[in-house]
Amino acid sequence: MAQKAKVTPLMKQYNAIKNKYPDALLLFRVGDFYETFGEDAVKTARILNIVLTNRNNGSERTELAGFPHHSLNSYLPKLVKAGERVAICDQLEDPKKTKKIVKRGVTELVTPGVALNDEVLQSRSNNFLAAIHFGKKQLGISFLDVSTGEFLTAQGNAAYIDKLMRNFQPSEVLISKKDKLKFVELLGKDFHEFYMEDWLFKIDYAKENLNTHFNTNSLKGFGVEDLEEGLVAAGVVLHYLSETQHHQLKHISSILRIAEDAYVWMDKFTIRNLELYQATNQQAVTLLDVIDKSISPMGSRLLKRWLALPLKNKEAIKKRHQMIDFLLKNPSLQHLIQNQLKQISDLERLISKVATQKISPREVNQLKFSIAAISPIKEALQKTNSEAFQVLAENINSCQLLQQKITEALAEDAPVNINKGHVIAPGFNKELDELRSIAFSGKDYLDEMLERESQTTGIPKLKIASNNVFGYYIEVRNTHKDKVPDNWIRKQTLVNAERYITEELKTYEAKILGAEEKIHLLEQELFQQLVVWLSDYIKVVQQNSFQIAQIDVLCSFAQLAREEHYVEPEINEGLDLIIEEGRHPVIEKQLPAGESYISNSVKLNQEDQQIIMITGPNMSGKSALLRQTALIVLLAQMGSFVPAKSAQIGIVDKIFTRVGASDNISMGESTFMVEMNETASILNNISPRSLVLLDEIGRGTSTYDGISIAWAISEYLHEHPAQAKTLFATHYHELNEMTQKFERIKNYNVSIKQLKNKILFLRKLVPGGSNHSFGIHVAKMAGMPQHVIHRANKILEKLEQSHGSEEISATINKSEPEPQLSFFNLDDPLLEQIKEEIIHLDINTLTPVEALMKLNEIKRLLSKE
Ligand SMILES: Nc1ncnc2c1ncn2[C@@H]1O[C@H](COP(=O)(O)OP(=O)(O)OP(=O)(O)O)[C@@H](O)[C@H]1O
Repeated sequence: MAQKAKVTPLMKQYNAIKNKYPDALLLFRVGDFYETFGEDAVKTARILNIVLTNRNNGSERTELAGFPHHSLNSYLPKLVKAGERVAICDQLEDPKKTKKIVKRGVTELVTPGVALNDEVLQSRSNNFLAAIHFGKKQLGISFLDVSTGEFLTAQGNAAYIDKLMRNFQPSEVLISKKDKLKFVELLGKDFHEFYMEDWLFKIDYAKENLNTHFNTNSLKGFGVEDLEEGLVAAGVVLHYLSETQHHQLKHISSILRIAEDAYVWMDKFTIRNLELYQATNQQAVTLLDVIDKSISPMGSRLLKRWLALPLKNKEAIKKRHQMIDFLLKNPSLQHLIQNQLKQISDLERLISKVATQKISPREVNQLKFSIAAISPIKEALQKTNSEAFQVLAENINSCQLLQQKITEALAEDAPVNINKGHVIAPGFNKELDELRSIAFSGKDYLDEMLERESQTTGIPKLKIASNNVFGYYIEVRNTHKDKVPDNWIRKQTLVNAERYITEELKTYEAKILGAEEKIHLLEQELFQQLVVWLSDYIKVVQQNSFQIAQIDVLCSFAQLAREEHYVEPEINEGLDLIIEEGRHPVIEKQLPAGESYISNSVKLNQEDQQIIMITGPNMSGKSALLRQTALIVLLAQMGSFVPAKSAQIGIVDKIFTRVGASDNISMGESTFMVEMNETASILNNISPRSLVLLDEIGRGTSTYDGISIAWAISEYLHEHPAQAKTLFATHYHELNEMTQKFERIKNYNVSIKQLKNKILFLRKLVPGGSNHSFGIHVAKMAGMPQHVIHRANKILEKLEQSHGSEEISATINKSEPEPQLSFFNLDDPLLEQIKEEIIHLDINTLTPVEALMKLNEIKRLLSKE
C-alpha cells in the first residue's frame, strides 16, 4: 500500500487557498517572501527570470520560486503583462501574535482588466475591463476602468459591438462560457478573454447587483433602464470586481450610456484603414500621435474618447470649435492654462486610490498640489467673456477645505511608504506630538546619562550605541574596565573594549521603543482617518478632473491648429462636403525635409458630383487623398480644426472606407471574398449623410471581373436613394466611361507629368480621367530589369489592340442595368425571407432528408417568382 503523503500544515493551507483560485497564479506570503509552488512556480520563474528550486513537500517534491515582498510592485506588472491573473495571498494576522499557523487569505486578484497598480497602468490610456452579453436580439456590452471609475454600457448589433471593442481596446473581456464560440467568431483572437459562469448573465441578477452598488431602487436616473442587454454585461463587470476582491468602489459613482445615435459610425475596417490610434505597422505614425498635444493624463484619455466617438450634433461640435477659436485669440490664457496643467497629476486615478484606500501619503500631497494648481485656471476662465469657458470654470470646485485639511494633517514631505514614519504633520495630534518628543528627545537624555555615569565611575571615554542584538549598550575601553560598577551587565567582549547594559538603559530603551511603536500605530490610524475623510470628495474631484480633461483637450486642439495651421471648419446641416486645399494630417508631418505636402480640394454633393472617380498611377497619392478627406471630416466632428484652407462640412453620420488590398490573404479567406464582404456591408448600411471611400475595390480579382464589380458598385451607389457621397480611387481607367451614363459621377485624376521615360508626380487632383495606369513606369522606377519593362510594354500594346478599353466600357454600357441589382439588393422581401430561412437553419441537428426538404421549399419559393 502506498504511503499516504504527509502534507505540512503550511502546504495544507496553501492547497486550500489555491483550490479557490484555480485559474490564477497564487503569490503566497510566507514571512518576508511571496512564494509560488508547482506549476505556478514554473511560470513565475520563467516570466520573472528568477531561480526555480525544488523542495520536499511531505513525500513529494515540488517546484518553488519566490521573491521578497517589497519587490511586488516591480514583479506584479510583469506577471500581469504576461497575461496572468495573479492572486495575492497575504498574512492576515501578525505572526508574532499567534502560536498556530498564521491566518492567510487572498486580498486582491489582479487581472489585466482590473489593475490599480501604477506599474501595470499606462497613464495616457484607459485600462478597460469589458463584458459582452450575447442577448437574443442584440448584444450588450459594458466597459469599466476601475482605476478611474468610468463605467459605460451600450447595446447593439454585432458590428456595433465589434466597433466599440476596437475603439475602447479593453485589456480583458468577460464572456459567458456558453458563448465562447460566438465570441471567437465575432472578434477572433485579438482580445484577452475570461469565461464566466452562464448564470451570471441574467438581467435580474444584474439589476440587483447594480442597484446595490449604486444604492438605488432603479437605474432610471442613469438613463440606462431600457438597455437590458447592456445592463447584463454591466452586472457581470460588477460581479467580477467582487470576485477579484475589489470591494472599495465608491469612485464608481454612475453608469453612462454610450448613445449610438450621437456619434459618427465607423466600422472596424475604417478605424483600421484610417490608422486612428493603431498603426498597421509598428513604425507607422497614427492620427492620435500627431494630434495629441494634451498635457495631463486625463486630457490624453479624453482625447482618445473624442476620437473614438466623433459627434453628430451641430451645436455640440460648434461649441468645441468656438472654444478653440477663443483660445487662439487669447494665447496668454492658453499659456497660463497649459502651465498650470503641467502641475496637475492624474487627479482621476489619485481620487480612485482614495476610494480603494490604496493611496500613499505622498500621493495625498500630490492630490492637494494638483487641486491647488486648478484654482488659477478657474479664476482665469471666470474672467473671460466666453460663456462656455465660464460654465467650465463654474463646474470646478477649488476644494479649499480639502486643501486646508491635508496641509494640517500631512507632513509636507510625507513619504510613499507609511511605515517610514513622519507622515502626520507636527501640531495635528497632541498625543502624537508627545510620543514624538519622548522618542526624539532620546539623544539629549542619553547624552545627559553618559555625562552622569562618566562622573560617578570616573571613566572618561564612555560611548553609548545600539545594535539589533541587544539594543542600547555602553562601551568601555579595556584600560578602564576595572572601574566598571558591579551592577553593569557585561554583554560582549571586543578586542579593545567591553559592552555593558544597565538597568536604566533598559528601562529607557523600552520607553523609546514603546513610543516608536505607538507613533507608528497612531500615524497609520490618523492617515487612515484622513483617507476616509477625503472619500467624501470623490465625486467633486472626479468632476474637477473631467473639467480639466476637457480644457486640456481644447488647449491641445488650439495648439495643434496654431502649430500646423489648421482652420475652423464650417459645420452645417446640409449634405455637401467642400474641402479647399485639404491636407493629410499625418503624411504632411512625415515628408522628408524640403518636401511640402500638396494640398487638394474635394467637393461632393448630391446635385452633380456625388461620386468622384479618381484615377492615377500607383504612388500618385490617390489613397492619401481619400484618407485625408475622411480624416478632415473626422477631425472636424470630434471638435478640432482641420488641415485645409477652408472646409464646409454637412454633418456626416457614417464613414466607410474599404481598401482592396492583398494583405487579407493571411486571414485565410480569399482576398476577393473579404473585399466583397466588406463592401457588401457598406452597401447595406449607407444613408444620405454617409461618406464612402473605396480604394482600388475590385483589384483582388482578374481585370475584367474587377472592372465589372467596380462598375456595378459605383452604379449601385449612384442609383441608391441615399446618394451617399463617394470617392472611388481606381486603376481601371475604363471606369471613366461611367460619366457618360451617370450624371452625378465625375472623373478626376491625380496629375503627373511625363518626362520622356520618367514620371513626375504633381499630386494635384484635376478634373478629367486618365487613360494609362502607368504601372509599367512605376515598375521601371523601382529598378525592374530593362528587358522586363520592354516586354511588358509590348504585351500592353497588344492587349490594347485586341481589347481596347473603350471596347470594354462600351460592352458594359450596352448591358442595361438590371432592374434589381440582385447581388446586393437585400431589400427584396423574397430574398430576405430566404436569407432568414437559411440563417436560422441549425445545420448540426438537420438530417439529410430534412435538408433536402428545405432545399425543395426554397426552390419552390424561387420558382413562384
Ligand atoms: N498630396 C501629397 N503631397 C505630397 N506627398 C504625397 C501626397 N500624396 C501622397 N504623397 C506621398 O506619396 C505616397 C504614395 O501615396 P498614395 O499611397 O496615396 O498613392 P496611391 O496613388 O494610392 O498609390 P497605390 O495605387 O500604389 O496605392 C505617400 O505615402 C506620400 O508619401
